[in-house]
Amino acid sequence: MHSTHPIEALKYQLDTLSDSAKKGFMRLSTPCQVDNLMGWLSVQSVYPRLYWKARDTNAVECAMLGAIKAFDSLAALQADLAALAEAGGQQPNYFGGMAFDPGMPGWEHFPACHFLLPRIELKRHQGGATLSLNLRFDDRSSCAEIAQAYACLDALVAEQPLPRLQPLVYQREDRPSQQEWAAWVGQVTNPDHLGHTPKVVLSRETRLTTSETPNPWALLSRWQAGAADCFHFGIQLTPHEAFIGCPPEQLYKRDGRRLITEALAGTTRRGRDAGQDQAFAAELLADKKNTLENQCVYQQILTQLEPLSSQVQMGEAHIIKLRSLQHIRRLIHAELHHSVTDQSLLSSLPPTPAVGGVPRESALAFIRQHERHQRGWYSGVFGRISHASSDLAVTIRCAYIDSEMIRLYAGAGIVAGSQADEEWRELDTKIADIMSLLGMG
Ligand SMILES: C=C(O[C@H]1C=CC=C(C(=O)O)[C@@H]1O)C(=O)O
Ligand SMILES: [Mg+2]
Repeated sequence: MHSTHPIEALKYQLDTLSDSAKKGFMRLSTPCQVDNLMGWLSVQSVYPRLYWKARDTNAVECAMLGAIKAFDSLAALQADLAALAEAGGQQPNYFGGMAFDPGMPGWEHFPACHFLLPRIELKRHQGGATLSLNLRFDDRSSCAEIAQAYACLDALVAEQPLPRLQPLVYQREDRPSQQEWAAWVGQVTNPDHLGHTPKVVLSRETRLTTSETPNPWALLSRWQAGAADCFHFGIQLTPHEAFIGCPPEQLYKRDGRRLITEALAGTTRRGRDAGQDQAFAAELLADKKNTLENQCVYQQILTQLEPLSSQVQMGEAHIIKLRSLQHIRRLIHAELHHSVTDQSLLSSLPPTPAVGGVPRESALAFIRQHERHQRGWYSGVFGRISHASSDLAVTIRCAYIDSEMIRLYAGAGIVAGSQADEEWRELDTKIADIMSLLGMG
């Protein structure tokens, strides 16, 4: 990015703000040029650093820096959003996420719920790129706010090319081991257990210990290039930790009162050629175990949406094809009741049975009792929330990277008919994309 021009333009707008404009939330924007948003993000010294691109074709790509305000509860976030909406004027986007299980200890610097209103937003859309400076005047002195905004603009540096990814030399350790996994699958598929808990999504943490972990933005940039029909996200709350991923699963997308969600569960590999690929897809759609995995998800989503919405409609089961995998998906549309907020949706929908199980509480009890790795934000939520619309992904197909280790996560829905070794192979296929990137120069 040519940093001087747009930054000077924003400073000028800041200098010439009238006192009467200094209220509520305000976004100052200027066009700019940028080559690679992650190359820009990766060289900044301001934290937190966030990246978000929704799954839709032509989705706006967003890189965010700094936080004007942060929220560690959905209630606090919703209160802020409602207060600004009530006041009228420009409305902000909040970005952030949630852990899989707020009732369990998570990753050290990742609160159970954390959304923020960023100080800087760099967006790339079809027409070009825009650099924005966000300001907030209602709950602080305007002098202090302007001084902080200036300091943040002064700290911005010009984009640089991302470092090359080097082939990684690492030691791999899976938690649980394949043997423990087989024992858990045996317990979940025991008819007595299935009688009260038809589905549990069990997960594995794959730890890759290495002398130097890769630049997370260089990794995400390569990963997203092969993950077209996925969400792309990254978050660094502190300098030495990053959580990145390319999830294919939408928690929900809300446009006003209109809601779209989906049941994504049931998995097979891609074929060697088009014929085999189609054969695998047809087998998947006809397969009893995989159909049951998907059915558990949509039934629970439909039940949860019932008190929140009207005109709930579900589409046909179809296949989505990713780089290494195919999944069964059903889209669900609903019209939300007027009282329903993002807080209500986020208190009700996650964790969906694509990552938790059915019934939720007994599946969670099994997971809490058996899984010894911390899921943290894996199989949680990440995305964007605003008054007008929201877009959130379920954080699967992700990596948590610190200075010593890359942790990869994968889960598989265990239902009647699940075989331990097949489900173990499904875990490996789910991390195949990122493993191939780590093995490449
Ligand atoms: C829990 C994960 O995937 C879920 C989403 C799609 C298919 C799934 C399955 O077939 O088991 C899982 O429910 C994961 O990738 O970590
Ligand atoms: Mg499965």
